[in-house]
Amino acid sequence: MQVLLQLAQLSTNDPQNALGSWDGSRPSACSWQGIRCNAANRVTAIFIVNKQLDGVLPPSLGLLTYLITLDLRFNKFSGSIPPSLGACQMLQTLSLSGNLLTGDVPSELAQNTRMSTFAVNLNMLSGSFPLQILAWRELSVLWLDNNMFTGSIPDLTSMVQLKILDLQNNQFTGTIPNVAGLQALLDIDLSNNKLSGSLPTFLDTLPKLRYLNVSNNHLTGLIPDTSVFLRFPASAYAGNDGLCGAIIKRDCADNSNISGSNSTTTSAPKMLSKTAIIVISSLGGAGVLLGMFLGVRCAYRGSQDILEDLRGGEDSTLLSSSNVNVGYTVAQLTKMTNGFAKANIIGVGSSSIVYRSMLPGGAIVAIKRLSEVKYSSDTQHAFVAEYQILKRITQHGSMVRVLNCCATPSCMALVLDFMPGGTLENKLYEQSMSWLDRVDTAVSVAKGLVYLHLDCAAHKVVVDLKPSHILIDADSKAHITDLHIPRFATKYAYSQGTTTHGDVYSYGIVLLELLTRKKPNSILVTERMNMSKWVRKALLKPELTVQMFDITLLCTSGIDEQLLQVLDVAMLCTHEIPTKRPSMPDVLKVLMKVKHDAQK
Ligand SMILES: Nc1ncnc2c1ncn2[C@@H]1O[C@H](COP(=O)(O)OP(=O)(O)OP(=O)(O)O)[C@@H](O)[C@H]1O
Repeated sequence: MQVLLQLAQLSTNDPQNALGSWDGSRPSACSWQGIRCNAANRVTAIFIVNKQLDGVLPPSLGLLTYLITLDLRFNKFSGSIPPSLGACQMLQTLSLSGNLLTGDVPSELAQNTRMSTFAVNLNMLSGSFPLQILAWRELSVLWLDNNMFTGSIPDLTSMVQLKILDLQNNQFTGTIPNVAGLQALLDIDLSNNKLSGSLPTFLDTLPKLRYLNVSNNHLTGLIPDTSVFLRFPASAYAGNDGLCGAIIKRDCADNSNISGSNSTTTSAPKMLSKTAIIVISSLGGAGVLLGMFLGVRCAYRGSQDILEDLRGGEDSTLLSSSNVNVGYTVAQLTKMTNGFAKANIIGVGSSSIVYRSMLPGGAIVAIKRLSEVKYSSDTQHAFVAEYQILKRITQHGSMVRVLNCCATPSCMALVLDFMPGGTLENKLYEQSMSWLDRVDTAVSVAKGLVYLHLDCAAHKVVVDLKPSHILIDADSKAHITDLHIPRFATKYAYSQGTTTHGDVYSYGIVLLELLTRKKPNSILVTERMNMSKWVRKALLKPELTVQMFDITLLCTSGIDEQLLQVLDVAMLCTHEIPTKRPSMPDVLKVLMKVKHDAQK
């Protein structure tokens, strides 16, 4: 009990009164919130998750020698991991994710040989790869990601139970670690490090491997054209300038002068000419529009500016975990929304109500409150975990930023950037949008998807892309909203996963909406076919082609070539066979060229 009281005393901050029941006058600590004991009243588990507690972790924790689970995720604990935890030899789960911990992983932890889940991700830990981990033969989950670890990663073949290996967003150097023959291994994420060398062939020896991400390293050489490598999308290998091969559409012969996207500059003209030919030939008989579409040129610049902008020049780096800051209380939100007053409602979704609100400092935000139900603590934890990630990844300039949250038993809400321009749906169908405005929107959304597909691939973010999920800021810039992380999906989130091919399809439909100003649903009702089929059919008949485009675009002079180029991209994006759809970096490159021309 003294140990636990010490932990409570070291925290200067307990805004949620999480330790309210930690009362020294009770005979035993076993009835305290977040404490579990065995039959002999020995503490076996401590759960204090997402309570904003701060302070350091006391060395006396090592006295809890019956401890099996120590779960202190998403607080603000600082200082180092106490070496004394090595004395907790029953420990199986040590979860300190999302705190402000610094220093290295103490060597004393080598004694925790029963460890099965070691999650210290989203901290500021440093030093070399903790070799003591190699002594943990039971280890199944290793989350060291989003820290500042340096040096090489050792041979991990002794960790025969390992299922999840997440080392992304560190500073690891050397080669890809040896994981040959690890029968249980499911996920490997080594992205955003400084690893060099080639892709090892031993990945073939991992029968259960379902996720691999080695993007954004310094890897070189051929990506073998074998089934194990083909199983993963090009984004799994992106950001390694020295890699080549069919999977990433980069010829190894060109490797001496690779700039990251060279292959796509050559594929873009080819990609475009196909639809352009269909359109031109379909228009050929129309007479009316023939002149308008003549002079189509499918020449593309391989502009360096475009290439550099591809990775989302705006804020594409993730924020450091030190920005972790969970949340508002219900009382604060109630005050900020004037008691969730009807007058402040700006929108109602299927499972949420969105309020306009003012922060104490005067900034206007949107508060998205999830529908009222009885939340379980599991739902709450999943919600907070999802929030923590969304907060970081929505810092990109093409996203509606998730700023904060409220996660209490009676209220779950996200605090978002307020978008005064409303939805793209509203702007496109109920107001007017110039061609440049539409192209600008398409570029912004494409940048967001490139960022999600390349830089955030590890999170497998679900984007339900449609005009009502694209919001417009005060400067008319478009931002994607309503992202979800399936791993943490609450009952409010989309439960099914998504694929990059699926996102590309949805993006293609958004392009078609921008070109036609027709809603996919109304086409479904009136034409009894989906939007892309309808457009394909229309392209075969000149009179239908005329009706297909938004009339205001047809009346805008000098944009015929640009219309064709965007139509061409939209057709490719909505290809029936998912693998035939282009990648978002390819798409963005074409759209940026169109934007460049539209601005002239
Ligand atoms: N950040 C924001 N700024 C301004 N308005 C917003 C913001 N977020 C949402 N809205 C408005 O609130 C409405 C409801 O948003 P919400 O995300 O709850 O549902 P939805 O995405 O429209 O529907 P569903 O969740 O059923 O797909 C939106 O259509 C939009 O008009």
